[in-house]
Amino acid sequence: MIPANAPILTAEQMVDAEQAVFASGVSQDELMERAGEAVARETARFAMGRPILILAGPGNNGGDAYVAARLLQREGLDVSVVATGAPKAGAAERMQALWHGATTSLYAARPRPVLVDGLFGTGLMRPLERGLAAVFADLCAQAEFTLSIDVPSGLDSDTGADLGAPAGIDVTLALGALKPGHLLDAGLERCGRILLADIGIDSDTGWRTAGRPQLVTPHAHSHKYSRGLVVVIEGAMPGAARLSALAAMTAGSGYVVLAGEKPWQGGPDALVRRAFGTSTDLAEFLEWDRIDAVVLGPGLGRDGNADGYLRAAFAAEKPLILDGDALSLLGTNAASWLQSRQAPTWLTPHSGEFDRMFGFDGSKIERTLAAARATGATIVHKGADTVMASPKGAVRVLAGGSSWLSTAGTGDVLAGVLAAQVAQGSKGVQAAEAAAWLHGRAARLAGPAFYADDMIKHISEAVGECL
Ligand SMILES: NC(=O)C1=CN([C@@H]2O[C@H](COP(=O)(O)OP(=O)(O)OC[C@H]3O[C@@H](n4cnc5c(N)ncnc54)[C@H](OP(=O)(O)O)[C@@H]3O)[C@@H](O)[C@H]2O)[C@@H](O)CC1
Ligand SMILES: Nc1ncnc2c1ncn2[C@@H]1O[C@H](COP(=O)(O)OP(=O)(O)O)[C@@H](O)[C@H]1O
Ligand SMILES: [K+]
Repeated sequence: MIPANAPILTAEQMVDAEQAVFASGVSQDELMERAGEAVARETARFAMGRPILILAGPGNNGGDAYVAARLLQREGLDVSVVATGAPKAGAAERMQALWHGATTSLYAARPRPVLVDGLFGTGLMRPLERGLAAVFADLCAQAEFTLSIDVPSGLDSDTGADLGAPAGIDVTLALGALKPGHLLDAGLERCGRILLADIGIDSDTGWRTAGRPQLVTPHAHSHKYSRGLVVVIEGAMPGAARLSALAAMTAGSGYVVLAGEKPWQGGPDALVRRAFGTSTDLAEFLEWDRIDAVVLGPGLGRDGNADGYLRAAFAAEKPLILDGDALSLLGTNAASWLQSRQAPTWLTPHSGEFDRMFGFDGSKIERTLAAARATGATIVHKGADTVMASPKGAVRVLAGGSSWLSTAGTGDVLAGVLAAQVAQGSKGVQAAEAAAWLHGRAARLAGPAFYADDMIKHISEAVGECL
């Protein structure tokens, strides 16, 4: 479980936030005391009287651990500390000096039912040393409950890369803000349930986890054209475009058109079909001023007329959602194609498509932001850790969703839900966040082992939860 609407800060941003707190008159010891209090509170809640083993590393994560040890012992709990080295000068050293209970070395440590991991937090710079990782993993495996302070030790807090973190951590108590590593890559499987402790730092950087959108019921004088008109362009594999079109309908669009050379005639009669002969015909149709959003790419194919359709969609200067094969056609030229566009664009690549289009380094958040800046588009970088970024630097992350989404066609559904949000007037990363949330919720409502068509009927139920 991951908190919704929670701020996300990198290690560097945490240091800046910490400096701002110090500048406001709060001491280093006071901030560490607040962090340790939060750790003690949550640990006591889960320990329910069981003996506790606290691992204290050499940095400030270890300092938090010493504070928690002192406070838990004061509450009458049976606490033992494992010190993995001398704490660094400053608050961590002072907190160690205030701990007067049992302390052992790592290799002499005996497992206890409750384990608190205060080895390393945002300061982890390299993989855990092999012996340390083995003992930590063993203590964790033998504990009945493990809580990690701030970040599981052995997880890169900026990227989620696995630097030796054990499996089996039950709760991670994030201090002040979530870290990218909680949400990305290996972090998704290492943190257990994530809780967020408020320690009084200002954490507003414009990066946060996705939350439930606030949607609106059509107003009294709404009509089909005022509720968003979506055009989905059909290509070589028409099923994909159908999924997008049906998803746009159940996500609240007033009017959805499936446009193709021979548009599919089955399915709901409310879906409007529009036949066109050539890409010039398509370009003319897309000039229609009632169109609010165009989806191109699901099942488009890359041969034949696909390139002409892409050019027609660009020429129309309507809000455009590009997915699947349209992204492959853009390839490494996405930035030059997109920079001249006036109307807004959303690109929805999965990681394979993203890597083929862009060559950026860094965490998934940094790479997605770089792609948004390079193209001027809002990027929805899909996956179990879906990262959405705008050119202006806003970031939303939707992680920990239903892994049953890993089935063909669910991306086409997302493109349709996104088009419905865009057509109804939602902008940039806000539209992406709403679409990703509705999509994730519909998947949950569809339960296990669904296929993409199944989740479409649950989208309107998800919409209903946002009114
Ligand atoms: N900022 C805030 O707002 C607040 C921060 N707080 C807390 O501080 C934490 C960050 O503390 P931190 O910066 O001291 O880093 P931390 O993770 O304890 O470890 C660094 C130490 O480990 C060492 N080291 C690194 N990698 C290693 C390895 N693989 N194997 C072995 N050693 C390794 C490294 O030394 P080095 O060997 O690199 O010289 C250094 O001594 C943060 O997560 C939160 O818990 C709260 O108290 C309050 C608010
Ligand atoms: N393991 C997973 N956990 C959560 N969501 C996932 C997982 N795998 C895929 N998804 C989501 O499912 C959708 C898959 O999209 P995509 O890869 O484009 O598939 P397709 O092209 O078949 O439609 C995306 O929204 C993605 O975020
Ligand atoms: K930790």
